[in-house]
Amino acid sequence: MNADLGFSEFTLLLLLALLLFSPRDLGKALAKFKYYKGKFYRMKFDLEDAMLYNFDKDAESAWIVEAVRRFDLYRSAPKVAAFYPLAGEPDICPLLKELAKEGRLLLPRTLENFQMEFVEIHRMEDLVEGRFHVHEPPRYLPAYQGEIPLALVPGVEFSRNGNRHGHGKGYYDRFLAQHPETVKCGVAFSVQVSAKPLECKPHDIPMNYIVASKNDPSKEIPHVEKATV
Ligand SMILES: Nc1nc2c(c(=O)[nH]1)N(C=O)[C@@H](CNc1ccc(C(=O)N[C@@H](CCC(=O)O)C(=O)O)cc1)CN2
Ligand SMILES: Nc1ncnc2c1ncn2[C@@H]1O[C@H](COP(=O)(O)OP(=O)(O)OP(=O)(O)O)[C@@H](O)[C@H]1O
Repeated sequence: MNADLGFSEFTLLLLLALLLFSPRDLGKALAKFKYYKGKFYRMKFDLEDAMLYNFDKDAESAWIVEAVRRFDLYRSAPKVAAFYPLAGEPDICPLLKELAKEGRLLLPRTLENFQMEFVEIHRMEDLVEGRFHVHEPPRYLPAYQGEIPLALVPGVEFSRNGNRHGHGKGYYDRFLAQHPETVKCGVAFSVQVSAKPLECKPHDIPMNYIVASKNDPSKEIPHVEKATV
């Protein structure tokens, strides 16, 4: 059966509704509909919120830190480009501290025109608050010019096959496009990683690895996973 409503059917229904109900009743029904629609959307957002935020961030962060520590490339890389975590990102500070101590830590500094550069950091206390409340290297330290064998990459959303969406400014896409030699490892909470590929644009740089637990972090051995693209 074709259930589509054409213009004539819609007019007929409207006339019928006007005959059966007074405009006041119709107004009330419409207000009720809007009320329940609003309620439905609030419920949907609450549910999404619960799904997004109701997990043990500390346990997942600890799992991620352990997974990265076991990653061969992390262990052998003379320099690792990492990130100082924002509120919604896994807390990888234990990694930053050990990398700094070993003289292997690179952290990003944002520039004009959505460009970004990395800087060698030996003391976490040197960091200053930059754009978007990110702790970043101070302007007086020089930009790192050498090779970057491994980058731990933050993001808003990833997929298991390696797609990444960030905060929509293109800092990482621009930077990584200039560093094809760098192995890229997306770092995220499991709720940020989808099994389905994300919709991507030609400039989006895919990740080679993803580190995020798939199931219960307390029951899964920490590991970094190769992206499937
Ligand atoms: N930890 C961390 N460091 C990073 C990044 C990152 O994503 N995470 N960046 C990666 O690029 C660069 C900084 N870029 C950023 C760009 C925008 C926002 C941000 O919060 N922007 C909006 C919110 C946008 C949104 O809805 O997602 C804001 O201004 O409120 C944060 C960082 C370099 N350092
Ligand atoms: N290599 C590039 N060269 C020039 N412009 C680029 C490049 N990569 C991305 N852009 C531009 O940057 C803007 C934001 O890109 P996109 O939405 O993919 O950012 P993102 O990856 O979500 O953010 P971020 O990397 O900052 O976390 C887009 O307008 C895009 O055209």
